[in-house]
Amino acid sequence: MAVSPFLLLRLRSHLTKPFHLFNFSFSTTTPPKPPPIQVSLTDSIGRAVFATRPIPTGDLIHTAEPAVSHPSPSALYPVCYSCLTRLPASLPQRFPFCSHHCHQRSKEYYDVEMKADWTDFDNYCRNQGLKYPFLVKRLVCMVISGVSRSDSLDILQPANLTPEMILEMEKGFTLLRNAFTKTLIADEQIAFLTKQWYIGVLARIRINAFRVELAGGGSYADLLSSAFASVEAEAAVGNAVYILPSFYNHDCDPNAHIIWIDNAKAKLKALRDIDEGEELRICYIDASMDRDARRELLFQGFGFQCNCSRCLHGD
Ligand SMILES: C[S@@+](CC[C@H](N)C(=O)[O-])C[C@H]1O[C@@H](n2cnc3c(N)ncnc32)[C@H](O)[C@@H]1O
Repeated sequence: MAVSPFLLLRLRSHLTKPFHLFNFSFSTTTPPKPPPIQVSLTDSIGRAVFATRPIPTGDLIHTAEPAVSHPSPSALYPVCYSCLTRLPASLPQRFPFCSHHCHQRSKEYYDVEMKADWTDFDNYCRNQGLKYPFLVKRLVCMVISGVSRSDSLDILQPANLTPEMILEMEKGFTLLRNAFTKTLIADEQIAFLTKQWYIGVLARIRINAFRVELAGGGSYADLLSSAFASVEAEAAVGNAVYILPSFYNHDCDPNAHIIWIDNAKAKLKALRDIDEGEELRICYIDASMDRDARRELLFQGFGFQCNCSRCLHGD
């Protein structure tokens, strides 16, 4: 049941600094404490996250930076291209970053994206109501610019795809590939961008993407204006894929949850006291729905029959 050292190594690079309970200043050489969890293989549902010590209610278990993120095409307000934080109204409209830091850390792949004409791809996605291909487009730009690897999402579980889903993905792939081939980007740089790669990435995004909704970014005025906003707009500021949070299984009565305060940096928090060795689970859907609706949504959206105790007990 122990997590493999290989997996741990890969996970470590996706973890951000652990949360410190007290604001004491330690020597800068203090090594960061590892989060109180481990990922292990289960007999029935693949990998899962387990507590390595008791975790009290409300504790921050760990944080995670996205492996890839993208603003929602129909967000209620403009957000940072890089971290999805709300853009201050005072910024020049054509500058899509919230800060110099965000500009610096994403300028390589932003420049790649700006080299191509996205009209056909973006229109296709918008008309079909597709949001995940935007994440693939972003990942392609990150790979071309060298800030990400083409196999960076391979560790995640892929969805089982129907022939109809594959057909739809092929159309998106053609438009994405065309957008790049019309630029001066060298063929070798986009050699990884095959139909098989595109479909494999989308199959992983389909199961593992999170809808990022900021808890701390809104105000009363935002709530009022969103109440009057077009029904097309959505509360989510974007979508993002994370590595470690993707190993959390689902429960209709979860003991952990994932939240976002001001940006796409995810915070995993304990919803109740968790025992050492207990599996940590989050809820993928709206848990207030009735059992049949929940099970239907989990099956259609994620392709599994939920084995949580609420479902098993008919609740
Ligand atoms: C986001 S992944 C979670 C991590 C996954 N177990 C892995 O090994 O990568 C979601 C997948 O985990 C499995 N899973 C998660 N929660 C489950 C549940 N409550 N019942 C059955 N399978 C579940 C399903 O195969 C689902 O498609």
